[in-house]
Amino acid sequence: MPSLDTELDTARRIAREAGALLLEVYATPFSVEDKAGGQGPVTEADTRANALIVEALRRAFPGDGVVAEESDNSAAAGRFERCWFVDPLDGTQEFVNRNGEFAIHIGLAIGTEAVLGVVYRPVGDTLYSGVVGQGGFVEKAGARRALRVSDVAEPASLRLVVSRSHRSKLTNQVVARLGITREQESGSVGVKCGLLAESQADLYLHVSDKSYRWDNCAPEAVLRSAGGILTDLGGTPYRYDGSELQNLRGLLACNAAAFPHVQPVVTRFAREAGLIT
Ligand SMILES: Nc1ncnc2c1ncn2[C@@H]1O[C@H](COP(=O)(O)O)[C@@H](OP(=O)(O)O)[C@H]1O
Ligand SMILES: [Mg+2]
Repeated sequence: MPSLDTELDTARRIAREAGALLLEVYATPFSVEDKAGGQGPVTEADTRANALIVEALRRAFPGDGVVAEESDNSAAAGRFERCWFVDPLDGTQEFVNRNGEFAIHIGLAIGTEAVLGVVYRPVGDTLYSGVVGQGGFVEKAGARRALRVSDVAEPASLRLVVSRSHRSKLTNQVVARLGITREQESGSVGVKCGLLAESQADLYLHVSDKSYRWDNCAPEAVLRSAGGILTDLGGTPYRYDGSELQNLRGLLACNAAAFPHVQPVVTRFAREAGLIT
């Protein structure tokens, strides 16, 4: 793996700039619209942060592809060896609900793999960043700590984190089968993977076909830099080569120690529910 120091510094700087923009809008009585196709709410914060991040990435890395949630992505993916995946505001529902659980995702994929990720949560000023194989860090209000997932392997001892706004029946079934008793809710795929990467949670399930690669690219890189694993509900890693943008088979994020115990159970329930074949 080549050094990605420039990419990491640039993505971190852009994420902080976009974070300031999100907070500016957050402080106003912004209006909310519904996206076409039942894709949830969208605000001027989503579109303005999208424009800021895409323009800054294109300027810094003109040879790279950029796929972003609020952009027209029909031409971008699949044509570049290196491609950025951007979610300018992950957890828009939480932004609208004003509970602070939203984040900016800037991830870089090389070939088929997510390799670098920045997840920035502006409320609380928490920045997760990492490069797969080279480690990651969390910075909160000036203090910096290395990321490392937990080593809890016993399924009944796992701390689950799930969506605040998109809970599913299948998650309840897995929780009952594994005997999980500790769980917390949080908005944003990136914030949830960040909690795993800093060992504040051990397992995260997203049971729907309604997320996209910009939801998981940066979170996956951060999580893997901390020793964690992110796959579809069948236990297969997603590819970031542009052949598919929608995460049709849900998300399973876990520490490495528990993954072999959890994945077969999750996969069985997901198969029975028809979410995967
Ligand atoms: N009905 C639904 N069920 C599950 N996930 C959904 C959904 N609608 C949207 N999502 C996806 O889940 C992401 C994070 O959700 P959560 O915060 O609940 O974990 C959302 O990101 P965006 O907020 O960027 O659209 C969106 O991609
Ligand atoms: Mg999102």
